[in-house]
Amino acid sequence: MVPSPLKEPENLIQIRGKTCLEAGLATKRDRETRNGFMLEVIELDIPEVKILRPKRHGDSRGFFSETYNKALLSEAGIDIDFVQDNHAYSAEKGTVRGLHYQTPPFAQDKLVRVVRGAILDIAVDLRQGSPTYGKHVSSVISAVNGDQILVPIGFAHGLVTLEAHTEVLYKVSHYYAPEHDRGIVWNDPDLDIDWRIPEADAILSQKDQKLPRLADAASCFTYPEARER
Ligand SMILES: Cc1cn([C@H]2C[C@H](O)[C@@H](COP(=O)(O)OP(=O)(O)O[C@H]3O[C@@H](C)C(=O)[C@@H](O)[C@H]3O)O2)c(=O)[nH]c1=O
Repeated sequence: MVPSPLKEPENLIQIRGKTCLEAGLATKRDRETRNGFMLEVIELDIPEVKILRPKRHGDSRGFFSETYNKALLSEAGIDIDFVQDNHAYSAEKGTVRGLHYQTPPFAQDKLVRVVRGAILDIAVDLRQGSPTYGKHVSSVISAVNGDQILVPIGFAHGLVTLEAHTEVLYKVSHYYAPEHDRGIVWNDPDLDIDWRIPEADAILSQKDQKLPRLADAASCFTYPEARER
């Protein structure tokens, strides 16, 4: 079934913060768009983590959407040089991937979207000195709502699939560097993340089951400047 472009995003009430318009950041191209925004940018409770909501042009066939437009992101103050696209398919509902990050100088910004199914996406603040260190934000990202989540350098990233046969696409700003691949265990009690599934139902890779708790992980990001390039 083609997702309806007219349906309200499922996670609207979870999203807090200001849209570009409310923040007075509406761009020239935003204003020129007859039917509203080409791209809405919404800050979550940790404002460096953002929801990007590209416009869906609906018609009788379905919809058309620019899922990535470098100039529009730049106008919204997001200047990231993405170098790799990833595609992850999860067969089962309750598949947990995370919480992952790469250490500097291979740290990655991630721009995540879903083309089939749905996920709860999680970003954990790893920046030493940050007022929200160890805290997290989450948002439902789905094929239906078309939202994207920007998880910047300095955050661990994880997700749980809310439906079977979920496909996640994401852009990253640095190449995969397995020797710099790190993680925090998904169910670290200090993080207190509501994954929306019973712990016993979670499906994890062997690697992810053995990750350390945040308190035992070496810190490698500082606040406010987490990025290294
Ligand atoms: C992440 C990655 C993995 N791989 C390989 C390594 C391995 O053989 C296989 C599966 O890797 P992983 O188990 O690490 O895949 P996965 O658990 O899906 O890891 C991903 O999780 C999400 C939450 C992220 O944020 C990503 O950055 C990434 O860490 O794919 C690449 O070739 N390139 C890549 O960029």
